[in-house]
Amino acid sequence: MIHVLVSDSMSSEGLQPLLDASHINVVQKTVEEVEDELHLFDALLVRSATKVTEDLFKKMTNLKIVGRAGVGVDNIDIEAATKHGVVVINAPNGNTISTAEHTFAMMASLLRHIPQANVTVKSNEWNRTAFVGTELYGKSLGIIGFGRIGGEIAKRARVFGMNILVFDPFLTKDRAEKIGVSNCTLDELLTNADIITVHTPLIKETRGILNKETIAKTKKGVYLLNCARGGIIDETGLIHHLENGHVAGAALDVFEVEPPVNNKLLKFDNVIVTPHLGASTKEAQLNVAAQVTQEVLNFLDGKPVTSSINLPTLTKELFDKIQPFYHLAKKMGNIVSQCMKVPVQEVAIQYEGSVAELETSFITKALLSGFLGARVDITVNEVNAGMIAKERGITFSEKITTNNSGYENLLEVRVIGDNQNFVLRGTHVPHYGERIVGINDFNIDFYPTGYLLYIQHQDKPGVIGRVGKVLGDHEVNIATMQVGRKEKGGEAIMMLAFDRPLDDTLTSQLSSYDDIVSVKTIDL
Ligand SMILES: NC(=O)c1ccc[n+]([C@@H]2O[C@H](COP(=O)([O-])OP(=O)(O)OC[C@H]3O[C@@H](n4cnc5c(N)ncnc54)[C@H](O)[C@@H]3O)[C@@H](O)[C@H]2O)c1
Ligand SMILES: O=C(O)[C@H](O)COP(=O)(O)O
Repeated sequence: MIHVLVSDSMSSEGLQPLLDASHINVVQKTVEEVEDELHLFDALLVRSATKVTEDLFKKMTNLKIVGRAGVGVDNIDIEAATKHGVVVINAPNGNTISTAEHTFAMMASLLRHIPQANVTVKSNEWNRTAFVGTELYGKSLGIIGFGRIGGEIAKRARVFGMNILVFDPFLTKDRAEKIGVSNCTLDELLTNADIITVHTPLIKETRGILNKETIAKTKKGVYLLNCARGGIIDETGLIHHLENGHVAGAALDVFEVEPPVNNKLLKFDNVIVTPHLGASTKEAQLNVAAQVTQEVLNFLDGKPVTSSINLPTLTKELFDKIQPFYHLAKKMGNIVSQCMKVPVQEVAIQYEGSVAELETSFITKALLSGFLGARVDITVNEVNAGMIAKERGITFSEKITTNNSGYENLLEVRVIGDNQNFVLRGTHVPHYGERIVGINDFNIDFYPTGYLLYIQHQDKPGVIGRVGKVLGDHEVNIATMQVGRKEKGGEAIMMLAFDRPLDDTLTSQLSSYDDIVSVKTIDL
């Protein structure tokens, strides 16, 4: 049984496929309510309320995936997720329209004083002069962060007859042209906009992008909006400029601390607020819950996820193409690790032929995870392999080569360790499967599966016979056997496969023969 924890409120209709799956047990409770059972859950679904911290990852020892039903993942410690090998996905598109519409509603409300007027009429006041507003028409709207939401706001602003100023250092010329905007500098936006709205993620570079100093550069009487994340507009800076009258008003859906406690901003009549409602529409909630549900189901079924924050994203088509190499790479990493039981400094992977055209970074991570998984006692997968390698001082690299060794596709891994290097080559033959076709300088051809014995020996008469006799004396049946050598009478190798593991006495006996250089067991 797979256990899924849904710790924030989510659309039940969106969650339905998870609720319907007979092999999945869905628990809809907060983290605190299931404190004693956290170790059971395979998947966690959240919105912005649950704080997914390193401490939570430590407690959720079985966790494989976190699904964020929404865009912002600033409530999830992505580094900790990666370290713990947990995939993080989000639902990036599902609430774009809702948030753009909410921002627009806030902007119109702010400039027409609708919330304030609403309160007075309901208190039996009829004060038409106190709420003279400002038109949106003809005003310059500065949009900081021109992604999905920023783009939707621009489309709506144009229909309202507004001029649009955009600041987004990552905005491509193509996208700007398509939407009919041009990028300006932050200073140009600050000095020319009548209304400024922020739509960036909350990251180091955007925290406090509007602060005491930058707000001072804006036009006197500017209106500011934040329907993205608390902290993008520095609250202390905003309060300063509300107090001195430089800012005419602000509309805030998000706060540095949510819910805002003793927050001075709530005391200003010209500040209108909502409780983080940008994504709170029936449509958006259905969209985001359905998106993460499908992604989590795909992931749990071993299919690709398309919106991962800490894994390369793959389409189903690409995933199907990669899969054979993914499995081969994992086995190759594992074989090398078992053959090289010394500290390792470097793992270099080279791709040749058709495999080089695929998403090789994913295959590289699979190889690394196979390699590290055989030598560390924590879960290693494609998510955390790179990080664990770095932590252990192992550098890794990948290279695409135009060499043509005759194979349709070829993966080569070269591992450099203390006084020892190891090279392994593998290929995938359609309809035939994975083959290991080279070890160090030797050509060989074997199927990497089961219990293997790798022997380096002198190419002399009787060595193979002696190995066969020792195995026969121990009643061990040889399933397959391949040999390889470089030159007559020189060094040679054997790879034998068995149906059961070999015991140590047998390998020690084989190692004791003069003509045998080394004996290594490999369990796959
Ligand atoms: N209030 C809500 O309920 C609500 C709902 C949805 C999204 N959001 C928030 O809105 C924000 C934007 O969402 P989105 O879907 O448009 O994301 P997005 O990723 O499509 O867009 C973000 C944009 O910010 C830009 N950006 C990044 N760093 C920047 C910088 N230093 N200066 C200027 N621009 C920068 C990026 O290039 C990108 O274009 C997110 O923080 C999200 O969490 C809030
Ligand atoms: O980043 C988001 O998607 C929004 O802030 C929505 O957050 P919520 O899911 O908590 O409403």
